[in-house]
Amino acid sequence: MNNNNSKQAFQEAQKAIPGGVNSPVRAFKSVGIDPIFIKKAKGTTVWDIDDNEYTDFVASWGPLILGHAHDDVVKAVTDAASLGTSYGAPTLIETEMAEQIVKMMPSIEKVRMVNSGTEATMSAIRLARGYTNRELIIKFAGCYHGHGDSFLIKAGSGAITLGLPDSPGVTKSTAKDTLTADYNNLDSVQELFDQHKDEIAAVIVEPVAGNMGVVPPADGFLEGLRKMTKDNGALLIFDEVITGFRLAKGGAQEYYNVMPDLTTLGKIIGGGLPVGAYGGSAEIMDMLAPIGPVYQAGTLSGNPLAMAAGLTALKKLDETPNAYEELEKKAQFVEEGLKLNAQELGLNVVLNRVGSMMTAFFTDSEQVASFDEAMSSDTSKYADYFKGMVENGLYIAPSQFECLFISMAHTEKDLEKLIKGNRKALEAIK
Ligand SMILES: Cc1ncc(COP(=O)(O)O)c(C=O)c1O
Ligand SMILES: N[C@H](C=O)CCC(=O)O
Repeated sequence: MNNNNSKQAFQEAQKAIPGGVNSPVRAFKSVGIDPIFIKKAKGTTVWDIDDNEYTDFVASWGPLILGHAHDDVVKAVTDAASLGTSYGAPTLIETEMAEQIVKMMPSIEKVRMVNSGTEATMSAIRLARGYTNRELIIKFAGCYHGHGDSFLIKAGSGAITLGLPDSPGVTKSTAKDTLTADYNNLDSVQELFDQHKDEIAAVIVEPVAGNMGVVPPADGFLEGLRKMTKDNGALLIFDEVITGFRLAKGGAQEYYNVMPDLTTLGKIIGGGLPVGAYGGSAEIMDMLAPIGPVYQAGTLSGNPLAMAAGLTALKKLDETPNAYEELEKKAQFVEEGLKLNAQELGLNVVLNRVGSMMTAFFTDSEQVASFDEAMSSDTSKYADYFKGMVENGLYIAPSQFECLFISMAHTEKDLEKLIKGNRKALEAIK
């Protein structure tokens, strides 16, 4: 495989961009090769600048549930762009977007649009603090909620991939307001509530952890968090930046039938453009300025191009019959294929899947139900596996601690290619 153009582009990029990338996970650092520079994408195929072709299972880290450059999304964005790219004033499409989200997400009565998942989570905890008049939050080790200061404490995703779960630059006084508990361990949460009575504003959780690799919530975990937060006067925040509109029309809250007080959204909601959102009951959301005292703003929030792309994507998901059943079938087919490959080759792989998000952990552990079990994975084995996948024309996350995403655009042929390529990549590292 010729990667000369990508290699050269990376050298050039590093002169002007820190590490050559605008988000650390893109640097392929933990898999020991230079990143692939992408030229274009359509459907489930991406092409790099050396003209290598890959079937994509990264989906821009989740947003592209309809596949790349979906015709309807492209048309909506180009039509919107021809009318102007930003006005800094209200538009009709923002209300339409808000109404669509309210229709699909069971616990949301009102929603505020922002520009990224990071902004959504930062704003949600400010609102939770303003609403409860308390300062502390609880997050879970290995969960990632974007790069806001309060969340770079035992953070997942690129932060664990690069061994930087607690970032310099986060002040001690900010860090002390974030308490960490263990995912799938309700006792660890109860202990914090006991130690900090009437001080905890909110518990924020990825309802399905995706940023330590996929770790599903144990039976009763989300229900337990719901009860515990209620009993202690704290808010429950579901960070559905990945799971929103991916697991069901109504996200993880619908999938597990547990209703949070606040929900943060991103990725799919932007149809591939930069968007985030947070929402909840009217009572809580109306604490926001201009009608309430909690301030949050954004020059480009509700941007017409992003609204056009996102609304098109959401409507497609809402209106496609059996969209989620189809995703489930495809993902189940992949799960079975990947499990069988590992089993037949005698390799220790734990495959975790919820709906169309999954992770194959290279670990001797019998299960991966906790952050510690996820961290027991052999990341150098994953790196070798990743290289094999790329050589077989398969683009997957360059980290053990991320998700593989199935989209509505994936065909049977794509999925068979994934299973066959996985077999070859596993054979090579056996
Ligand atoms: C669960 C979760 N929350 C928040 C974020 C932050 O979103 P963004 O990268 O759009 O800032 C991400 C991904 O990055 C995420 O996976
Ligand atoms: N795991 C992150 C989001 O879900 C990856 C995206 C990024 O940080 O660039």
